[in-house]
Amino acid sequence: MKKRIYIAYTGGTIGMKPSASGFVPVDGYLTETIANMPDFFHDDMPEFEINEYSPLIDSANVSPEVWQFIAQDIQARYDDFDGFIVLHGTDTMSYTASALSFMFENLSKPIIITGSQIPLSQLRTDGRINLLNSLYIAAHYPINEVCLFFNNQLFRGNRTTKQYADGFDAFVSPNVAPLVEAGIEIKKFSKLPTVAPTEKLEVRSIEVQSIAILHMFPGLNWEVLDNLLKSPLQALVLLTYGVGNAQQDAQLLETLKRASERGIIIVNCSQCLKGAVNMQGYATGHALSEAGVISGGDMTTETVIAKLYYLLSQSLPHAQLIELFQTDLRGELS
Ligand SMILES: NC(=O)C[C@H](N)C(=O)O
Repeated sequence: MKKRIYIAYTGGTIGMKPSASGFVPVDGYLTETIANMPDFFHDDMPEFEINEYSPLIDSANVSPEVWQFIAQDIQARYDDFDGFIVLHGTDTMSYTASALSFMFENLSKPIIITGSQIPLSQLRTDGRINLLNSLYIAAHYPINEVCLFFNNQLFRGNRTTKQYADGFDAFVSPNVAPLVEAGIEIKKFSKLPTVAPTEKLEVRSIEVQSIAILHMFPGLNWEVLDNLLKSPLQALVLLTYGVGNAQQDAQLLETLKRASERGIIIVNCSQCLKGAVNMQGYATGHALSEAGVISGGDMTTETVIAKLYYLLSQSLPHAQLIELFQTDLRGELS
């Protein structure tokens, strides 16, 4: 029996068409392009159904409402398919992969997000290989988590970040090895989490929350932070140096302390791509933890944002939220 895969097509370059103002998503174009590519109907391929969203969007326009729509769409068809593919633009693909990973609890089927840097209809497209492999892996490797497939690698979705604006190896998973590599053979790198959970699938909702990111740099004027904290913020992510260090400045530390006492969650995330925050490593990091700042560990910035959205949407008591934020929920934190 052939496996059945559901494709939720949200937009992105993969289905775009060249126009006078650059690539644009066009209704029906991707479905028509696939219908004319015999590889997708090879005997070894699973059956698939494409649901083209309306409107198709460039992923720069993705929002928590879109995540909610995708999650509910997959949930409604969960029992009818063996696996799910989300066709998505690359620009915010890691945010969506992270958000979906938190929204789906007790997942027993694969959800693979993919897209391309060149549209599927173009000669040198990477979309063909990305979508073919995603379909094949979703059908033959029932990995029960939200993954991202790009340039012959399958990653844990919430560990990825877009690293290359215009290269084919657009994604990297800096702190966790890829789950699978599609070479001459499909190579499994880690013990794949294919054990189905005993509990029933739950889909948690995510609503828009008031979150800001502040990227530290030498000479940053603290008035900028003061003004940011005057807005109705629920969480602030500090992008700090190295293992989580920031200027040891009395004004900064006092401002952060007052904000965290007011209930604003302040997260320490490193500007470095690889490695983890350790606020006990240097006095400059320790001072932040004394001011109430919590560690983002080795989570990507995309995952920190998605996890904050997710936890803030669950109406949890403040202390529980802080504890869950620093707990590994979906393999996002070492
Ligand atoms: N390669 C891509 O898909 C980029 C596009 N701007 C998007 O994110 O929708």
